[in-house]
Amino acid sequence: MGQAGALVLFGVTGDLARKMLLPALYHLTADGRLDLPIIGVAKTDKDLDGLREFAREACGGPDDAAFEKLAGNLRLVAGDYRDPGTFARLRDEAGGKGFLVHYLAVPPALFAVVAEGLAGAGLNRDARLVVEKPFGEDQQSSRDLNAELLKYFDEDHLRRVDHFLGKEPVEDLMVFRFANTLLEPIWNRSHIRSVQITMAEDFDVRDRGAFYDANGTIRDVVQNHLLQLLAILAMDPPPSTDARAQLDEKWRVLRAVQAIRPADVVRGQYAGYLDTPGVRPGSTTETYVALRAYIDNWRWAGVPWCIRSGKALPTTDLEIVAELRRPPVTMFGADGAPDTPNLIRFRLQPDAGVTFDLLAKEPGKMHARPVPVSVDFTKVLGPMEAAYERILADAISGDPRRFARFDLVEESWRIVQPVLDLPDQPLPYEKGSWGPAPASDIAPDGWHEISTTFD
Ligand SMILES: NC(=O)C1=CN([C@@H]2O[C@H](COP(=O)(O)OP(=O)(O)OC[C@H]3O[C@@H](n4cnc5c(N)ncnc54)[C@H](OP(=O)(O)O)[C@@H]3O)[C@@H](O)[C@H]2O)C=CC1
Ligand SMILES: O=C1O[C@H](COP(=O)(O)O)[C@@H](O)[C@H](O)[C@H]1O
Repeated sequence: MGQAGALVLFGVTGDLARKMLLPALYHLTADGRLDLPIIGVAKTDKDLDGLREFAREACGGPDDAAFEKLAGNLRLVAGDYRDPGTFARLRDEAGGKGFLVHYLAVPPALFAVVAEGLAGAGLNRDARLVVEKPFGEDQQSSRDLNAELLKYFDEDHLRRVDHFLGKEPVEDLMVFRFANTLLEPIWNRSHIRSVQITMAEDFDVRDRGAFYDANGTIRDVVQNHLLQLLAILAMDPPPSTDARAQLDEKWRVLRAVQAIRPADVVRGQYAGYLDTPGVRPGSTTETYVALRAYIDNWRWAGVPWCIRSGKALPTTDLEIVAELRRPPVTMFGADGAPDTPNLIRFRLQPDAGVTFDLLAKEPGKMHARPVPVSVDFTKVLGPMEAAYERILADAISGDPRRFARFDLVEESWRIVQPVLDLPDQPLPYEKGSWGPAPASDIAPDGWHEISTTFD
């Protein structure tokens, strides 16, 4: 697929580079997995020393051989992406370095501009283009963007980042499902009553007001990250581990997901959001969403897949709870109450693992009470790699499996399209709460409490 001779990092002075990409490049260098020229391209008035200092601060101020190696590999081409001169200078800098990986950590409106500039300088030959999210803002604009990028880079040389696909706990879902045989016989509508996916964040939109206000929760995390999780959880077993087989199965299941109906959505906006710099007066952008999706296939027909996510919630957690159907006869309910259902919890963040909520006899009584049976993967198996390290390593090596294929992106936009830009004002909720009260009606009998810790 073309191992890179150099990484060209557009947006090297931006927020994502500072928070994620430069630290990931540092860790890859420290692990001995990265040693190649990294050419930063940005409008910046920094010089190369200034960029190295920026990178050092981004990496937490290290003063070691790994950072010196990374800093020694850094180059800078300063200039505007709308200026062909920038790409001419980039060509001079990149000349003779072999296959190029262009990583676009730039505002999405500039994805096509940069691709065109690269092509204008002949830098789309022997090269791969990696674009950050969001990929479009609805189904049509994603198609337009894709068509624009395909003018300059063919599909084999195009990568669309969804950093959730780089998370080890997300891959754990696939391994847990398909390496263990205990789940498969019950992993269908006959045994599963509902699946609940919660991505909660205890912080608000911080200094990303303008970005967030143009997007909202559905575009920011549901269309991409959370529908990718749904696809991994709901898909049929792929016939092999090759990237294409996995992507094909994910596409098949997304094709079967019904477009979401406005009646199956509750949107919220936390108190104080409208005072955030960059947020439009009277904005109807949601900072919280709870929704219900249905999959029209034999495995999942009639099972609600409930997804909720929001900013300024009580905790930062990513957890999936599959609720099993109750036994047909209640034998051990306390005071005649029905047995609580078995739950399978896939826990992705902050700690990765799995918990089965089983029922056991309450000592001294003849009724059952739920007991958690857990495995903390990090404790048992050791630490996991950071998502952006894997994304960058794959961008450089060319492995496509941790990127979003366009047909999946397109299906995801189709699924959320009817609930983008709903005109009504989202329901207010207090910061630190679990969102607006009517959101509890989205899940059958309300949302299960999420686990938060393994203790
Ligand atoms: N920030 C985040 O937490 C996340 C961001 N993303 C995605 O990553 C991408 C980048 O986001 P982010 O880092 O926040 O954006 P920023 O606005 O912080 O950074 C943009 C970068 O692009 C450069 N740039 C912008 N316009 C031009 C231009 N016309 N010519 C030359 N350089 C230009 C800037 O250079 P200079 O600084 O010199 O102006 C800067 O390096 C986006 O697609 C975003 O959606 C994805 C997930 C999370
Ligand atoms: O893409 C995004 O993801 C982050 C959450 O990612 P994580 O890896 O930190 O869990 C989210 O906060 C942000 O709004 C969104 O743009």
